[in-house]
Amino acid sequence: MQADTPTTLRPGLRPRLIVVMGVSGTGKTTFATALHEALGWPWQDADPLHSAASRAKMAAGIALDDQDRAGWLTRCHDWLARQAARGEGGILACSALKRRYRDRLGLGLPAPWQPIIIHLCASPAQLAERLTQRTNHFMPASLLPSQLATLEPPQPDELAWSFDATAPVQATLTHVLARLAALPDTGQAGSQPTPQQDMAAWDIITPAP
Ligand SMILES: Nc1ncnc2c1ncn2[C@@H]1O[C@H](COP(=O)(O)OP(=O)(O)O)[C@@H](O)[C@H]1O
Ligand SMILES: O=C(O)[C@H](O)[C@@H](O)[C@H](O)[C@H](O)COP(=O)(O)O
Repeated sequence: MQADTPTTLRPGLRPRLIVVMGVSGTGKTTFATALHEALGWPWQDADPLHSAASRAKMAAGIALDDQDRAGWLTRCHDWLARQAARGEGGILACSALKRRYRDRLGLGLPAPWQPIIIHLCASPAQLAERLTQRTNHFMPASLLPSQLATLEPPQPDELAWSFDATAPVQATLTHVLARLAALPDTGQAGSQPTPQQDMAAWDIITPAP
């Protein structure tokens, strides 16, 4: 989609790393693409970074475990690290279901490049409906319960914003761009944005359409 983003927001935004997280079907790919189109920062879907064996496992309806995800998280981390080293910023659409997975993604990155987490949330019923309708994807709807059971939502000390994944993409995009513009500049080494900014970790933002 082509995002209708006020161009005035872009010059003030220094490149950052963003991880769009959530269980299958929350709209990570959709939203990461929209962010990429609005900001111009490169984006990467984490799905192709899974091993062929992991993709086959999920396609067969078997949930991944920590061991399956270890190499994948390393590849996701390495993509983020590369984008930081290039100074380009980057947007990663990655389920990042557990706290330690998200910590792995940011491991060793300098403070100004610690990823901002955008967590997309929806009810199990809404997600089940979406996944049942999505036909061109290896991930079966039958894995939704295990995804939800594995999910550890962001905690207060994480730099994370949670959004209602059923809000229109454009509304969430506008909200996220405004939040990014309001972040303190963390260009100097040692300074870091405040986790959660002005909200509790469990607050879910529902942007007005
Ligand atoms: N904000 C939204 N409102 C309605 N449908 C959406 C929204 N975001 C994504 N979708 C739809 O939900 C389905 C899953 O989206 P997708 O981006 O593939 O999710 P994920 O990458 O998290 O699995 C797709 O059919 C997509 O078009
Ligand atoms: O760690 C996992 O179990 C996977 O990353 C999983 O969370 C992800 O959902 C699938 O890769 C399907 O991809 P979509 O999230 O795009 O449906």
